[in-house]
Amino acid sequence: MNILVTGGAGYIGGTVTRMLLAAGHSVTVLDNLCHSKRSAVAEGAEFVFGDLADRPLVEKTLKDGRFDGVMHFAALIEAGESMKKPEIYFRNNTASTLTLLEAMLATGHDRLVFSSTAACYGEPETTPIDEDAKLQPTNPYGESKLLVEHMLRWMNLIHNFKYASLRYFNVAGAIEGYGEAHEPESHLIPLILDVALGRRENIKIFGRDYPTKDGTCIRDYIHVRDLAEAHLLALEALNHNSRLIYNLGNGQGFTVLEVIESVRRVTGKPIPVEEHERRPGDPAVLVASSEKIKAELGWKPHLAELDTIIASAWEWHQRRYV
Ligand SMILES: NC(=O)c1ccc[n+]([C@@H]2O[C@H](COP(=O)([O-])OP(=O)(O)OC[C@H]3O[C@@H](n4cnc5c(N)ncnc54)[C@H](O)[C@@H]3O)[C@@H](O)[C@H]2O)c1
Ligand SMILES: O=c1ccn([C@@H]2O[C@H](COP(=O)(O)OP(=O)(O)O[C@H]3O[C@H](CO)[C@@H](O)[C@H](O)[C@H]3O)[C@@H](O)[C@H]2O)c(=O)[nH]1
Repeated sequence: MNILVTGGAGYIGGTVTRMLLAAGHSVTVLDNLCHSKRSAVAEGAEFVFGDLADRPLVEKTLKDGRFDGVMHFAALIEAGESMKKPEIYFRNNTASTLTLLEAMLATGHDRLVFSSTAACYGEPETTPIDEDAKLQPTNPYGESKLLVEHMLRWMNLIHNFKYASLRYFNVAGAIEGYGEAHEPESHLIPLILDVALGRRENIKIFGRDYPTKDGTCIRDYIHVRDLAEAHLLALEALNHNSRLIYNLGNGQGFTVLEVIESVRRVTGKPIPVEEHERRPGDPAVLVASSEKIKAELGWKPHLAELDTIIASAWEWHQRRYV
């Protein structure tokens, strides 16, 4: 297949691009490099430097490529930042995605895999969260993605636009030669690994007063390789389904302190911590039920253990600064 990957210079889009290429597909990456580098684009992928908001460029790219599907990763991704600058999230994640959808409709492209998020759920009423849970984001980032889900639903109903919305929980780990290096970094695991490498003094713990077993937030970490595999399955499934919505996580929650403890075990380093106030917008607990995608598409995580996920991130992290 010939696939357009938006945000393909980023962490997850770059991983999926490499896995698509390895499986024999052709990939064009569209990225404005606002949070990544040209050197992160996979060898073997075509690269178009540009912004999703640039309708003529997006339309030309689609016309030239005649793609079998679009995988849409490009977005701003920090829930914490979105509590300070909501407008840039609605502009970049919601409005620019509408531009992409318009360009797809105008050029006869009707298959999209969308990077949605656990942040669409907000503070859950029951755990683990399944796809029918209430959608009540606690931050503008989650809302900016939920608005895209609403647009997609109407595009499907009215234009028979086919889409898979994948609601990722916390993605971590690395494949060979490619891992998490957000620019700048705000994510828990790579920041702790920076402490293990001596590049940061300590890890800040955002909040010790959550209603959890040790007072820190609980998240469900999924290996980026398992997540990437779900994208290939979802795109194929759009051959016989027009609307798919799936959670992607491992169904097990870990507190921030448990993640730090896992990094200590894996790296053998002490990892000093510093306690801070809560980061506004963070839900206390986000744990997925991924039973639906397992039952319907046969998806299965192969790297579900937290220590395994962190070991793969550590393996890559030690080489990334060399
Ligand atoms: N990392 C996670 O744990 C996680 C969890 C849930 C959902 N997601 C979603 O997955 C997707 C990828 O996340 P990631 O961790 O790889 O982030 P990332 O920042 O590494 O990648 C995003 C890429 O999109 C590009 N981009 C942003 N806005 C753009 C625009 N307007 N035009 C063109 N390119 C643009 C950036 O330059 C970057 O290369 C995002 O949509 C994010 O919301 C990520
Ligand atoms: O220096 C840090 C960084 C994070 N945290 C905490 O660690 C947890 C995980 O935080 P982070 O790694 O920043 O991820 P999330 O805020 O949970 O968001 C990620 O996971 C979401 C899905 O759950 C995605 O939608 C987002 O794009 C992605 O950034 C949260 O409780 C944070 O408060 C800290 O205590 N200290």
